[in-house]
Amino acid sequence: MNRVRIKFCGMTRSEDAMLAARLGVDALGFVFTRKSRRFVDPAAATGMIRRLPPLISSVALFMDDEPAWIRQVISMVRPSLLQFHGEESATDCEGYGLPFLKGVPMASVTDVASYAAGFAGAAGFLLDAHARGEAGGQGVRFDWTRDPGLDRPWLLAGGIDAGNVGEAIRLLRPHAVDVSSGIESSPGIKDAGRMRAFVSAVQATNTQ
Ligand SMILES: O=C(O)c1ccccc1N[C@@H]1O[C@H](COP(=O)(O)O)[C@@H](O)[C@H]1O
Repeated sequence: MNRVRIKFCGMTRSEDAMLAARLGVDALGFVFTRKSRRFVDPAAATGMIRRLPPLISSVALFMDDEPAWIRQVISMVRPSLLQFHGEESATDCEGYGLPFLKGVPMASVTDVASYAAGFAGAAGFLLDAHARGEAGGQGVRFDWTRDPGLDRPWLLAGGIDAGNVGEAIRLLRPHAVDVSSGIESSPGIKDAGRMRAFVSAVQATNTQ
């Protein structure tokens, strides 16, 4: 069975990013929408990313942001992937020439496969619990008995932590898990013990 990948999102401190790298996390998310409590300045994110060892993906998260801002962040940060978490169209998402993930607001989307079909160019999808127009990163989960019915890579997000990620993986078998609140002491401030526990819990499912 494939190893479930891990993305830590909402990184704002270099020491957290470096610990994530040592723990073997696959991707780090940096939130560049000012709607978020985890907004990080692009110059600070660039510094964090430059210190990372090779082969860790950096993901730049936006939510209905101005194209000029997105282009400015891309030229400074040079992320591996973009993540769009708002009402962006497929054309919007494809306009930057980078692979992208599209967030799926599970509280508003009943047919996930149809939603995904509208984004043929997406590298993958990020299923999060919130409704359309709401920010993610709220620590809220959706109904994990819902089968998304996707035949493309997708990440499970929303309300996962070390205590429940094992159950989530067994039920849904996502390509990756994406966590923010569940490894924090406060928004944007990651907790070393919670990061370690989360990675251990995911790794335990990879041997089952
Ligand atoms: O994290 C945020 O502040 C955020 C803001 C706007 C859109 C998306 C956001 N976060 C994404 O939501 C998931 C789930 O977060 P949580 O674990 O429930 O707190 C997070 O990983 C981001 O991809």
